[in-house]
Amino acid sequence: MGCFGGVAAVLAIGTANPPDCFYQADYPDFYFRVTKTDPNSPLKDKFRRICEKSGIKKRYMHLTEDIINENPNLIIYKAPSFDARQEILVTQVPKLANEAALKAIKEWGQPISDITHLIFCTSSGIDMPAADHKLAKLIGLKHSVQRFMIYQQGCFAAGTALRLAKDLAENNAGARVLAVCSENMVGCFQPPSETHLDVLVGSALFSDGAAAVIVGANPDATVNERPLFQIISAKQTIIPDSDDIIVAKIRQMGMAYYLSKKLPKVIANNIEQCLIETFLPLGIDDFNKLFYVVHPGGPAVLRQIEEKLRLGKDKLKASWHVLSEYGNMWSPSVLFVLDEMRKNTTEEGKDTVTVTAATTIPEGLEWGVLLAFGPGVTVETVVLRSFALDKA
Ligand SMILES: CC(=O)CC(=O)SCCNC(=O)CCNC(=O)[C@H](O)C(C)(C)COP(=O)(O)OP(=O)(O)OC[C@H]1O[C@@H](n2cnc3c(N)ncnc32)[C@H](O)[C@@H]1OP(=O)(O)O
Repeated sequence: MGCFGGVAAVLAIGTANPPDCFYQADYPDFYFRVTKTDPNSPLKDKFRRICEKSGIKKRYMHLTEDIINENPNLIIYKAPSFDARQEILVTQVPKLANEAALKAIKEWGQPISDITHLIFCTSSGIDMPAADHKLAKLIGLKHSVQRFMIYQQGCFAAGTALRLAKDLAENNAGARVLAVCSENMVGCFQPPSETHLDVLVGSALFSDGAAAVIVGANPDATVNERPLFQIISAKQTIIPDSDDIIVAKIRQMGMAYYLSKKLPKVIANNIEQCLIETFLPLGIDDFNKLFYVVHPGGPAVLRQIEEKLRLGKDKLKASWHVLSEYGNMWSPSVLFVLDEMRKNTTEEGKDTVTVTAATTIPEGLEWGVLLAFGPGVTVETVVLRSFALDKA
């Protein structure tokens, strides 16, 4: 399967969501009804305002009214409910991961036995053997697959997974890495609370999803392996003095999360430095010359990044689209954006890119960046190169 020493590339992408779709316009009524909260409370107006400003049209979630009714402690703030949440998460998180992984494997088109490494990321539930072990069994991966479980890293975990996948693919001849992120909001669902307003923000933004990629170096054209994006470099940074900006505590009440109002500014104010450190050595100082795959954390985060980097209109189009159609799914979100980016380029490419140039070049741009951020505040900066056919 190819020689040793090539640059790792994403070879396929798959995504999945639970079947139940929640329209944002209806969600305030749903949320206050199922949590049995006073519909005349001023909290409901505040929640409606947040939903209206969320940039989200619809989201998908496993947590239905029936499940809430079966687990009454889920709607009592601070009531012990950890066991009930765990029971759901340890089954549903690998299940959705399996759906996404099978789609990625189908697109990749190679035998499942060719997968040598598995990376699994989730912040939804925790168990032993872990979700990676369950997923390996569901897919039918060989027993010698080399597994890595990345728990509780929040929304930046897909960047961590790509960073690790790159190292594995470039340093193990013939490696084919399946990296999967899967999240389910049963772990953090809380009723509205006067004393914990962060819950209103999360309840308006968060949703379930899973995404999988296959990563490998030296794609084998003889079996139709096709690189989508090369992973040129990947690095992680902690933003100084930002420990309290995104915090999540696993407690008997499930996950209690805290989102500072400073979050969008703290991220935006530090992104430019990450880009300067990453791209100046590559000779790129005009950040409008990059394509962007940014975690859709919330509309204020995307807006502030656009402003701070002085990005042209539509540079973050793929992130805004994923936010609108799926919400903030934590770790898989940024891989949904990557999937959206390559779908756009394939479609737009029909009109704008000639056959001899790459059909996967987004906006006709060769260099791009994937930015994922989460607790820490931690930023993962992954440099991507769109793959021209003539580079194959
Ligand atoms: C999980 C991970 O690891 C990584 C993550 O992705 S964490 C999630 C990251 N995202 C966020 O924290 C959300 C960032 N914020 C936003 O996108 C937007 O501010 C928002 C959608 C919440 C509101 O939109 P906006 O355009 O800023 O409207 P704005 O009028 O300022 O705020 C609406 C209301 O939300 C409230 N609000 C905003 N941020 C808040 C916060 N962090 N906590 C509590 N309330 C908040 C405001 O006080 C305001 O309340 P009133 O209407 O009563 O005045």
